[in-house]
Amino acid sequence: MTNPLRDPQDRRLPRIPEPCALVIFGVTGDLSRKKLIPAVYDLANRGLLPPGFVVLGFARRDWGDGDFEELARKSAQQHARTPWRDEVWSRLVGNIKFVGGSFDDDVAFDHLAETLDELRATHGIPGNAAFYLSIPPPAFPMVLKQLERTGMANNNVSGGWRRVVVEKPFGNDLESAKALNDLVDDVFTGHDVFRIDHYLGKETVQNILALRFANSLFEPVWNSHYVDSVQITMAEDVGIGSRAGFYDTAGAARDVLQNHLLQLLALTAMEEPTSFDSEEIRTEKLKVLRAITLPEDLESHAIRGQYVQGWVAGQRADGYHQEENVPQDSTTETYAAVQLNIKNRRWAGVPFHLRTGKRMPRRVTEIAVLFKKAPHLPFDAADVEMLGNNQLVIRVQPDEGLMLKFGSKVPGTAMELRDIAMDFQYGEAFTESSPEAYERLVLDVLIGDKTLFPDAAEVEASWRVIDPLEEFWAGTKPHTYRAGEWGPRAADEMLARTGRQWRRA
Ligand SMILES: NC(=O)C1=CN([C@@H]2O[C@H](COP(=O)(O)OP(=O)(O)OC[C@H]3O[C@@H](n4cnc5c(N)ncnc54)[C@H](OP(=O)(O)O)[C@@H]3O)[C@@H](O)[C@H]2O)C=CC1
Ligand SMILES: O=C1O[C@H](COP(=O)(O)O)[C@@H](O)[C@H](O)[C@H]1O
Repeated sequence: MTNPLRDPQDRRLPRIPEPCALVIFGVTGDLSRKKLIPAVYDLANRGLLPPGFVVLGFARRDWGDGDFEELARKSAQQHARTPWRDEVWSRLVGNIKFVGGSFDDDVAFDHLAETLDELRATHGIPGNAAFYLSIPPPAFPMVLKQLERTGMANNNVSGGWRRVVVEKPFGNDLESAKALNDLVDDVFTGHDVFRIDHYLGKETVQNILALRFANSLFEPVWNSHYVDSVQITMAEDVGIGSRAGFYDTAGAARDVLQNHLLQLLALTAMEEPTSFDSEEIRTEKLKVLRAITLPEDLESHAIRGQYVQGWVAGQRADGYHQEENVPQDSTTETYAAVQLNIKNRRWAGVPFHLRTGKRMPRRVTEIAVLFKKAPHLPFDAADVEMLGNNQLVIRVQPDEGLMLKFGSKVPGTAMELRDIAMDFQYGEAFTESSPEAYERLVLDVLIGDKTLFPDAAEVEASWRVIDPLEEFWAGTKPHTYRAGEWGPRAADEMLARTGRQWRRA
């Protein structure tokens, strides 16, 4: 399996997929317009798509290819990361096709299968196709069954590879995730199933492994002897937008804690893999996910909140109950903070504090490793007071980079101490631009590289962490916080009880 990190020779070579088709279900939706179509354009712009590459959009519209081309052009112009180039677009536009229909429409799926077959002849695609399920999660089973019924999922029938990309959330608890895993592995072969967690496609997230395992500096102190605690924050300033239908049935824990935040935790806490082979990395992540335990006293260690009206960045912001299509009595959380423990020798006794929220003061995702204070400090008590914990902060977004915080002498005649920060910023250190997460992940799907995709066991291990939390919260009301605040007071108290506080992210 191709892996750019495994062989330095590989890394320098552009990875170009074999001729293939990308079929996007739900192509008119938010994700497709903002991320997937722009990702395809960016790949084309960077010369990373094979000759004869085709995008087939499927949605319930009475549309021809021209209407779809128009939607695709607008999405690429609005959301692509690379500059607009007419020549790139005119190459791509000849290879954009549309099939209209609903997911329960057999005729439409038969037509889709025929279209794929025809493309083999017209575009020289040897039966290779990836099916991207950018659709509401309840529709996953129906579309999978249609792919099975029509034979589109079958490698042998098509004579090329057939892959499926399943968006998150993968199930809404352990039981439903298992059922979906069974179904998807039944329709496709396990090897051809790509479960998306787009955080793994972010450059800074991939850098966690480089930081930890390409250096000798950090690993010796990366354990309970030196680390006091780890804080993982994913804060968003936005609300739920027009996604109430999905969000109100999910909430913050199912939406992002189960996937993005636990994956960040796994990469931060895992042991060194024996190689950068995708299986080896996933084995190590899985060991961590399975070693996670929840504190017994969930009342004090699992806090959820819901925003009420407030101000974000100087703008008045509605409360969750005022958002479009949210029921007035909704008790869905838009904020969650939990303490997790990891039962292994490296991390015993080190709390991992995870928090996420919508309508927080600003958008920031970071992993902060907070080190224990030195066992002895030969300075005046007043000076020592000025020092916090040493911190290593991996800034996932925005302002991607790393920050190391440590104590230093203030210039002058006295031994006065103060915390200072050493900053590394991607934008300053590298001239290369990072691909957007979905660009990287779509390319990996077309190449067949599964390194950045969680497997069934990881998904299930993550639900084993979330299910007891959901059970504990069921029937309770979330705490409230004002839009523009860093979550409810109870989340601050959770840390304050042990003399800690949330880092000002
Ligand atoms: N949007 C985001 O930021 C993120 C989304 N995701 C996941 O991606 C997936 C898609 O999300 P998103 O794009 O936001 O969802 P949207 O609701 O915006 O889009 C859903 C798409 O599915 C189509 N669709 C729905 N029902 C049917 C049906 N019965 N037959 C045919 N087409 C149908 C819709 O078509 P129509 O226009 O006709 O309704 C639309 O194209 C979800 O699994 C979501 O959880 C994951 C991370 C982030
Ligand atoms: O998966 C999701 O992620 C987005 C945030 O993604 P980011 O890359 O902008 O950090 C979040 O808004 C959404 O609720 C969730 O489904």
